[in-house]
Amino acid sequence: MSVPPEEDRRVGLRELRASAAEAISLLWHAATGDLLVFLVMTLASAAAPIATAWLTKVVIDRLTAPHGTVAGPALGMIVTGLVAAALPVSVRYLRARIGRSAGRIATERLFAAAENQVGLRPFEDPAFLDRLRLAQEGTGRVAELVDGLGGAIGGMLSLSGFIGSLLILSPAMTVLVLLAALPALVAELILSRRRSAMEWAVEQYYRREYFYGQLLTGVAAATEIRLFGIGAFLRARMIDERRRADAAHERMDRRELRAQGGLTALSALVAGVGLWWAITAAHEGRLSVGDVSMFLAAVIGVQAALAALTSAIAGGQARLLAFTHYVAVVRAEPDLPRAERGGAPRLRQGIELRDVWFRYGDDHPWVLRGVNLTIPYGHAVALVGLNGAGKSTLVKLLCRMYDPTRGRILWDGADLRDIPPAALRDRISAVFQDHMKYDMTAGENIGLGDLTALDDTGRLEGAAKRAGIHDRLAELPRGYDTPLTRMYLIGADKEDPVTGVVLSGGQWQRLALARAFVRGDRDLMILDEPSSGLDPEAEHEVHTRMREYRAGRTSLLISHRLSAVRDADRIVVLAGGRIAEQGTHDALLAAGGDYARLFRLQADGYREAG
Ligand SMILES: Nc1ncnc2c1ncn2[C@@H]1O[C@H](COP(=O)(O)OP(=O)(O)OP(=O)(O)O)[C@@H](O)[C@H]1O
Repeated sequence: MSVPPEEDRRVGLRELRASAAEAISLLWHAATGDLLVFLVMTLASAAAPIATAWLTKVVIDRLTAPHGTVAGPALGMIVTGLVAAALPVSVRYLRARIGRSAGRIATERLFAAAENQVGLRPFEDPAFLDRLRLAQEGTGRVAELVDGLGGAIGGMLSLSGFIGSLLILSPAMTVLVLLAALPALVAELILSRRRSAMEWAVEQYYRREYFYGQLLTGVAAATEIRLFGIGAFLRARMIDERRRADAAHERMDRRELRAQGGLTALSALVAGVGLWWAITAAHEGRLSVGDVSMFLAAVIGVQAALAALTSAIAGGQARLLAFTHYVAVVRAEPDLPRAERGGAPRLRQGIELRDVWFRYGDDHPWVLRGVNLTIPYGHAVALVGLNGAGKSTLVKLLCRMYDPTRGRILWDGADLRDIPPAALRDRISAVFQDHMKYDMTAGENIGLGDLTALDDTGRLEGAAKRAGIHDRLAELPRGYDTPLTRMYLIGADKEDPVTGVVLSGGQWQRLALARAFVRGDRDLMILDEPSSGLDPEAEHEVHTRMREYRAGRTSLLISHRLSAVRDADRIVVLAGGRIAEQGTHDALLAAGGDYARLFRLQADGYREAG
């Protein structure tokens, strides 16, 4: 399993500091004014109980003295009480507001950081995906960081106030109370670290549970699940993942229960000793009745403040530990080196793969083994080969989803690594084998190919016509504004819902083609199995259109249907990660190699069928 054991995931102090710095900067940036008001209010909330304790002492002392006036301190108690009652509501409101603003900004930064990854590798790395999900969860819990900050500051203030008060009455008792609180602090800090490590360790279970949950509730797998009767099987697996996560949580909860039970008993014992001392001292006349009240308030106050501070520190640490996932994603270096300057010049000579070797990981087999290939400017090159030969992989290298493990890919002589990825991709149009079906409107599904066309009906329709899907889209209930999904209501409020439409596989494929066409005049057109889902008539029509489109343009076409590639300027046969043969259709047939064998096999199949 690729997930390292818990010990390897202990977070260092440096990471914790980075997390704190990022959290503070995020909160400050998101809501400076609110944060300042929140801090002032938190301080006032912390000061209120101390003021109340002192005012109570003064009132009691004056009541027990022969000529004391109590109006002033009594009024003070009323005002303090009012403030203490009103503040928590306002603090809660502000906390939620700050949490929302900071959460929004954090989400934006997180997704921008994920997008900042140049290639696909991070999205195939379970550890990165675990982090990403924990980080995403963290953005919804930014408000808790505010709690940590407020709790720590308020806790410090009320603690120092009560300690000061207690010191005046009994220095020995002060030391005792503080000593009794120390184990609690240490224990909480250790526990919070362990909890954080546990959460990281169980994340893989949650992600798999989520996967099964999506399968069981999504439409994509619904037919197979019903037909094969595998619902109960998948549900059992899902619950199994949850059970493992629950077991880890249960172990952690028990640990906490044991530690916290012991520590609570210790503080109760210390409070009891203090109470005994105070009552005895008052009985012997060494303390006034007001002093006893103050003493009791101070012991309880110190213990409560210490408990609050301990949990604020431990909780803050836990939240910062959780926030390290966010920080790790936001500060992650791109997976591939990214050139920042320069652009991709318009293609004039061609693209060249020079001794390209590639494997998906050190422990994976080689997919490409020393490929030398030129796609000359203005030529149509076709790539054929058996399943798993590496055709789509080569396409991904051309789009720089990965870098070659060895060797270079040159764009008019410039290494792809030296061209900013966005500039390179801007020069390419493509239909991918596993093209996307966006749960958006028909127009948007095409316009995503080039955002400048999103509101340009003429361009959208032109691309759709070229892909042979315009008529179907035009007859939809809302034409190009019809949602191609039944999962959401799009572009309409709930009083006037637009029913989404489900397209057939071949229609989706045409839409993917339209998306590639709307990109217009790009330098390289990649067509990876663009017609695999089309009926024979449609396939013929699409290939004729693409042939027209390709004429004079640089293109790379992948297809298992060899009749579709026969008129390419050059056909390249990939086998065992190497180029087995290349040439024109006629030359390859004459050579009598793999291509000729496969072509005859397909042609015979059609003849037999006929
Ligand atoms: N993301 C990946 N991680 C690991 N291995 C991969 C990955 N993608 C593809 N492979 C492996 O690389 C090899 C080549 O796959 P690729 O998709 O490039 O083949 P292809 O020629 O396009 O096949 P097909 O004709 O079936 O589409 C296969 O053995 C496949 O298992």
